[in-house]
Amino acid sequence: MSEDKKVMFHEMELDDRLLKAISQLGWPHPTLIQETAIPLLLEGKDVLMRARTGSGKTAAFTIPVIQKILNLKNTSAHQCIRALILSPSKELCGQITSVVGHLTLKCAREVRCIDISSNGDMQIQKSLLADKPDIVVSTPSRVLAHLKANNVRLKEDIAMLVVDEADLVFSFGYENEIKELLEHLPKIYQAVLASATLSDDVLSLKKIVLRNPVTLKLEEPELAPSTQLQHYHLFAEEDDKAAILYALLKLNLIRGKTIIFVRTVDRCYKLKLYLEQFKIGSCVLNSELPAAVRCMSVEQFNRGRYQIIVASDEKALEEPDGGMMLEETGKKKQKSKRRKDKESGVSRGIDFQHVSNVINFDFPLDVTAYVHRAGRTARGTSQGSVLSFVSIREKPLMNAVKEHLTKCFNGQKVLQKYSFALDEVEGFRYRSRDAWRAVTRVAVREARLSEIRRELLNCKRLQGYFEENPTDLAALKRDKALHTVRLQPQLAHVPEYLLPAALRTDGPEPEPAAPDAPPAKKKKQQNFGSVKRHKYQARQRDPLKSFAVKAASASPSKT
Ligand SMILES: Nc1ncnc2c1ncn2[C@@H]1O[C@H](COP(=O)(O)OP(=O)(O)OP(=O)(O)O)[C@@H](O)[C@H]1O
Repeated sequence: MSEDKKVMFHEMELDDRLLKAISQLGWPHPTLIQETAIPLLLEGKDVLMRARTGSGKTAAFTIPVIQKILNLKNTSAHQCIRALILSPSKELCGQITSVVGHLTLKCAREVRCIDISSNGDMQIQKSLLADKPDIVVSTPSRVLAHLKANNVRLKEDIAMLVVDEADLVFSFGYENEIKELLEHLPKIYQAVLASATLSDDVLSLKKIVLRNPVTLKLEEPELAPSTQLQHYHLFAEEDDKAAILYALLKLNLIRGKTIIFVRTVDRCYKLKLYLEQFKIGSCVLNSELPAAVRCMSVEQFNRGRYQIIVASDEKALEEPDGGMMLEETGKKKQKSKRRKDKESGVSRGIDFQHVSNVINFDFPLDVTAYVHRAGRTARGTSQGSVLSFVSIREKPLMNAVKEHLTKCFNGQKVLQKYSFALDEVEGFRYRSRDAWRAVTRVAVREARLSEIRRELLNCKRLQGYFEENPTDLAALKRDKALHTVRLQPQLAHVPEYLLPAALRTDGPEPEPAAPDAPPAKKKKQQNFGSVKRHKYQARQRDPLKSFAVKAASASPSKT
């Protein structure tokens, strides 16, 4: 569809209540995939939609699902489950349910949606299903468990089936569940597959689920264009990575919500404990945390309680829906398949909202992982930056990413070098080294243990056990960490002498700016106190575009 002929939501024959909800979400116009898929789905076509991560696929299928239910309700008063939306993990199911919730804000009585993906009580879910909500969101295994237990029947009424993150369905081991599930559906229904890639798995799923589908493979790069998403890299070894991160955060040169990616679960806690020493708060996200905690971390981050989330995309060893699938089916083979899955990082498909920066503290292990990490920012129509720290050992990985991005964007060199004069912030480096070393392996292990302990204490299922065994509860509560990292309140403050010369109140005049640095506003800056001044300076610039502590020595340069 051409740019000049952009279709607007109000031209799509959508119900007024839906249009009002969309306008409340602040979406000015449909994204490309929405513009293309919504009319086809409203026409009743089966659709396979492939569009890049963050391009708005969830609304591309939920808007027509809601609209079709509203249409059906105009012609029939029969209450039944009309749409089944499947997704491979609880987090993703929760996310879809939340989007449906926002879109049905003005018609919540007419269109009811429930999410049964959690491992909650089957009996409670059975009674919720007996109320015949219009939309059911679930993992394949959970809905199949209800079908097998005769808690629900879908044979007569289902009008739409959606499989989101279709490229993950097989790798999460759901192939047989999907096949079995289809036998519980009516002969005729409309089906949609949504995916960020067109892998072999998606093509196999397409054969099983769709009939005469329209395949929407949008001719767009897999990441947002460079006008929306900027990519930077800087070379640094371990100790320096930590010092640079500390300096960037403390000097407010990184602004807005930030996801910091590391390679392992241990490093998640290491970085969290490191930042904590400077009073920089963060929450963690990794595959070791139970799904409910992961959902809570993402929610707290999305609601703004934390500005920083430290995430590891180390492969999960548990099942995406909390091991339930294996308990139910006992299929060892599927478990090993899941373990080998390359793309099952916990952040995959998660809609972290309003993320301004992704920082690759550890460089991702392959191009696909880079794309998934980068796709957590610049979602929808927002702006974002990716800054990757690259050690010598990681350089070949970076070169592969660089080549890939250049190819994706027709020869445009999108991965730019981000120069940083670490010498200018020597004081930061000195403090950082001590703080980094203070986070010993024992401290990391205890942070992990304390997370598990907290989970046990909060676990509803264990409440009965603790009531019967109060001594165990007391022991668990007493069992405090022995080797925590010693917090030094003075580290939270950045004294004047640590600031780069150009940012000090009594510092020398900045040297002439580099050709591509923004013009300095000298007079205004001289009136600020030091802290206020460097904050002001930081706000003047896009940090990842123009970090210039000492303009001449530290300005970004294109490679
Ligand atoms: N029309 C729109 N205008 C502006 N923002 C939008 C629009 N549609 C969706 N968004 C926003 O874009 C973000 C990404 O949407 P969504 O999660 O549906 O992407 P996705 O394509 O499913 O990504 P992934 O493949 O990673 O799951 C969300 O925060 C959503 O609120």
